[in-house]
Amino acid sequence: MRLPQRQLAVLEAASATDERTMDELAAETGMKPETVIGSAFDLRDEGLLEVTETAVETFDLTDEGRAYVDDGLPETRLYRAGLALGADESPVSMGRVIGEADLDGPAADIALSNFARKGFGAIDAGELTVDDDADPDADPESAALAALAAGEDPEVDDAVIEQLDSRGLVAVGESVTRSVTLTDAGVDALMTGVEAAETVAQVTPELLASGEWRDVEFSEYNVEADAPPASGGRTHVLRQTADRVKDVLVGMGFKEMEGPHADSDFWINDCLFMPQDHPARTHWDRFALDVDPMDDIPEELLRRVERAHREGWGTDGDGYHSPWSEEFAREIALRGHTTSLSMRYLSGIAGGELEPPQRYFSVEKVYRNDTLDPTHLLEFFQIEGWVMAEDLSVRDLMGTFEEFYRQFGITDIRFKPHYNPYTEPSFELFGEHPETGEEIEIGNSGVFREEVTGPLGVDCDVMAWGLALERLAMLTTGAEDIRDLHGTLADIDFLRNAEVSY
Ligand SMILES: N[C@@H](Cc1ccccc1)C(=O)O
Repeated sequence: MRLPQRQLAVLEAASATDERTMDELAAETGMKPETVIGSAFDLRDEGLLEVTETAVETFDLTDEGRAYVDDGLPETRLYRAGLALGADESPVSMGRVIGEADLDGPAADIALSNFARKGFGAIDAGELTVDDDADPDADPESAALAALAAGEDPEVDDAVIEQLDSRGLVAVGESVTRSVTLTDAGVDALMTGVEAAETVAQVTPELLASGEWRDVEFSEYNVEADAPPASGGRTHVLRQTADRVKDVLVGMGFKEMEGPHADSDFWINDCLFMPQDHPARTHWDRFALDVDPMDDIPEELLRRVERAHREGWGTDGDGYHSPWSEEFAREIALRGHTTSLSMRYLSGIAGGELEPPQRYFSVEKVYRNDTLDPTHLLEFFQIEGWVMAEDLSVRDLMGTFEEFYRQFGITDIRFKPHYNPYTEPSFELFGEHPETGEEIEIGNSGVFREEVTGPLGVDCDVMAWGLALERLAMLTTGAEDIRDLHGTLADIDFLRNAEVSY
C-alpha cells in the first residue's frame, strides 16, 4: 500500500490499543495540528483509523478571577480585616472593616454578599462579626481559582464552578478533543508494509517556477476536515453601516459635507441660535480646546448672528436679550454635533452659494462629555442631513425618515414632539430594539427657525436632522450595548461574527 507521507506518519504514530489525541500525534510527528487532523480524517475514510470525539468543558480565568488569585477574594480580605480588628470578639463597624480590607465600591458589595453566603460571619445593623470557626483557607472557590491559575484541574464540585461562572471569575467553555486508534485494517496495513507516496499537499511558487508541478502527484483535498478557525480582516460593523448609510443617502439625492472636528463655538452653537448660557455650552458638556481662537469668521455673518441673539430675527423674533460675547463665539471646541457642518454649508462658506432645492448629509464623528452607559459613548457618529426647499412641512421630514429607515428594514419608527433652540417644530425619532423590544432614541430633527436661516442668508425652508449611527447599528445588528461596538470595551467576538442585516 502507498500512502502520502503525512498520512503514513500519522498511521505510524497511532496505536491499536491506546487512544492518541491529535495534539499528541502532532507532537510526535512534528506536523501542524491541522495537517494531522486532515490526514487522520483521510485515514478514517480509508478505514485505517477510527476517530473518536469527546467534548470536554474548559475553564478559563477571567481578568477579575486572575486579579483575585493574586489579591485574595474580596470576602476573604474582608474576613482577614475583620479578624485584624477583633471582630471575632465583638462587632466592628462595617465601614472600618471595609477600609481596613482596602475594598472600594463594587468590591465592597461583592465582599459583603459573599461573606454572608459563605458563613464567614454575620452583618447586623451596620456592624460585622467574624466567625472564628470559618476557614477561608479551605474555601473551595479560592482553591479552584488557584488551581486554574496554576494550569491544573480545579477538582471541585460542579456547583463551585457554576458559582465562579456566575460571579464572572471563570469562563466556562467547551472544546472537542479528537483521538484516534488503529482499526484492524490499519494494523494489517502496517504489518504488510506501507510505502510513502511522493505526494504534494500544496502547490508552491517553487513548483510553479520550476515546472515540477507537472510531474508531481497532488494529495487529495479534504474539504470536510476540521481546521482551527482563522479570522481574517473584516470591515467593522460600524463602517459597514456608515458605508450603507452613505449609499442610501446618495441614492436619495444627497451630497456629502465635510468640515473640521474642532470648530469655533460660532459654527457649533451661535449660528444655531443656541444661547451662550445654554447648559450644553458649559465646560461640563463641552470639550474645550486650549488653542488660538478662530479669526476668519465672516464679519457680516458674525454681526447678523449677534443681532439674532440680542434682538431677534424676523417679525416675531425677540432674541434672548442676554449677554453675547464675540470672544466666546470664536473659541474652539470639539464639535458636539455635526450641525456645525450644516451651518457652514448653509452660510455658503463651504460648498458655495446654494439655490433651492438642495440636499446634504455627513456621517461623521461628534464628541460629548456624557456618562458612558449601554446607549451613550463620549464620541459617536452622527448622520447629519438637511433639505433646503420652498414650503417644507413636517410631513416631508417624516416621509424622508420613513424612506431612509426602510432601506435598513426598519418600518416602525416613532416620532415624539421635542424642543431644540434651533428648530420649530422639532421631534425625536425612536426605534424598537430587535432583541430587548425597548424603544430607543435614534435621532433628533426639525425645521430650522428663522433665527437660524435668516442670518445665514437663506430665505426658504430647511428641514434637518442628526441621527445616531451607533443606534442604527444596534437596531441592525441586535447589539444591546453600544460599548460592544466600539471603544476600549468592544466585544471582538461580536465584531467578528455580527451579521449586519438590512
Ligand atoms: N444637532 C441635533 C440634531 C439636529 C440637527 C438638525 C436639526 C435638528 C436636530 C443633535 O445633535 O441632537
